[in-house]
Amino acid sequence: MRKTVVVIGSGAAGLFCADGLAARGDTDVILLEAGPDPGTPPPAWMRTDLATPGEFEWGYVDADSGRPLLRGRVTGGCTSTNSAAALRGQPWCFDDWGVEGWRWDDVAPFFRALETDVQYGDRPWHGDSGPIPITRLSFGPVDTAFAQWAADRGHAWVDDQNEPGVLGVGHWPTNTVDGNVRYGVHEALMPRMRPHLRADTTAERLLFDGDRCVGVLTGAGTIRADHVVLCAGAVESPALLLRSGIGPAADLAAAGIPLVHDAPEVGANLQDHPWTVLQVRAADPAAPGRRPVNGVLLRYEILADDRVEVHLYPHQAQPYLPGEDPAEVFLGLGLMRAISRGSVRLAADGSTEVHLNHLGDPQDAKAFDLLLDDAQAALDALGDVLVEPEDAWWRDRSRLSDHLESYGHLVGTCRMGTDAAAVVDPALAVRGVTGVSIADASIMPASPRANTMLASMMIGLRGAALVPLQPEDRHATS
Ligand SMILES: Cc1cc2nc3c(=O)[nH]c(=O)nc-3n(C[C@H](O)[C@H](O)[C@H](O)COP(=O)(O)OP(=O)(O)OC[C@H]3O[C@@H](n4cnc5c(N)ncnc54)[C@H](O)[C@@H]3O)c2cc1C
Repeated sequence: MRKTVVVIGSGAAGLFCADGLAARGDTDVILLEAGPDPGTPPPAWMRTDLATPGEFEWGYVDADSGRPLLRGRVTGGCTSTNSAAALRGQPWCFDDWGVEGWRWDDVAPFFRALETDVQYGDRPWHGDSGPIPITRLSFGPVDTAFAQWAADRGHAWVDDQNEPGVLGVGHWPTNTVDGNVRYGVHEALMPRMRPHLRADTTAERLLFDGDRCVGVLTGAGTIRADHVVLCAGAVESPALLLRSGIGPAADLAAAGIPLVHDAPEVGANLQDHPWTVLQVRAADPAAPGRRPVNGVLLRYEILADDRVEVHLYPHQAQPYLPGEDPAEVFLGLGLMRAISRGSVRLAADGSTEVHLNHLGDPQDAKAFDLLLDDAQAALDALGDVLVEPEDAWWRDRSRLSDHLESYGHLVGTCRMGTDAAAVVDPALAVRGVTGVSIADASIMPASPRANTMLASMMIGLRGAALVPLQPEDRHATS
């Protein structure tokens, strides 16, 4: 008998998961997306970085700092609003998860399957026939000067930043085509997934008969389902579980939500990569020209004992936002291995509250301080290329908290593991109930030391094969 599976969320993971489930052939797949479908071909804003109109955002803020927290609310999710940096984590990121079946050797085939690497598709660690194109963009003068500075500091030159285990300076890998046009899951998979899509349809909560999930309540009514897969991302997947009665019992009682299953870690363990930008100017406004986004990336371990990896790179807005000053450049700084943990909770009014807790741990604060030292050293050495403003905030470190932002890499809020406290088991089944899986960034036990889109796609692709659809399949209970 055919089964109905509802996939909630059409982002990096959701589109790969829904596509894989539909390909299994024995299943009717319904793909719910809270945001709109801008269509094919995508509109101009969707083809470029930094240009997302506000109506395609969820409008979250970090509850602690009050700063905006960008999350795409549109087909493609955050991949339709992000910077198209297509970097994998290091092998040890996945090995350190310590979850059987999710070590690097297990997940590497899925990273290969999702991509076509334009330059290095013939190398054994790459794919040459997947739906996401990966390419490296050419250097402009600022990139070249920055790469030379990094080499002078002793950093290795890296041809392919996605070669397992490499560290050093080299071209950013990007999921772009035609020089600098974003090509993510919307572009790659929406054309064939459109018949399954219900756009502008927000899942409000899951419906249960005892401990079995039987469907989804949406703003447009109830959808019955044999199985539901949450791919709503690291903020909305835990929020949906909480609204559905799966979460810390005391919190749910306080919010007046009937308990389905006491799961203390739902919404806990939030990780992100703290990020800031140093706003400088190109000494020669013509120098950066129409340089593509993120031409050069330096990644290295700033606290080697703990493999605390960081990103340092110049970035330029002008090619993507035609109205911007072409001389405007920033230096991006990302802490790619943070210890601090935040959370996703329900506020008293039932809305979703995100606490990032960036640099909450002293080790993270120390690493970021060292990173600012290195960024300052770069600016000092590149003075004939990049000009600092007179009132550069980063010369007074006490001002960092006003400039600390999210790199956009939220993960961990529905942690996968084999222990009883884990929210999902290694087959992605939500523990303590049946009929619900999660396949998105929220299941990562720890963030990879890289931008998180490719890892999220990997989870979606992998999840499609793991979701149990046979009548006798019973998900693990606690
Ligand atoms: C500003 C920004 C820049 C970034 N830049 C990069 C980058 O350059 N490179 C990189 O690798 N990573 C980047 N990331 C991170 C990357 O995009 C995410 O890690 C990845 O998209 C997460 O995938 P996901 O499927 O878990 O969630 P998403 O891609 O966020 O998808 C979740 C989807 O679910 C939908 N949804 C949520 N709740 C509901 C609901 N209740 N009902 C129906 N639908 C719902 C959302 O609207 C969304 O479409 C960036 C993120 C941001 C925010």
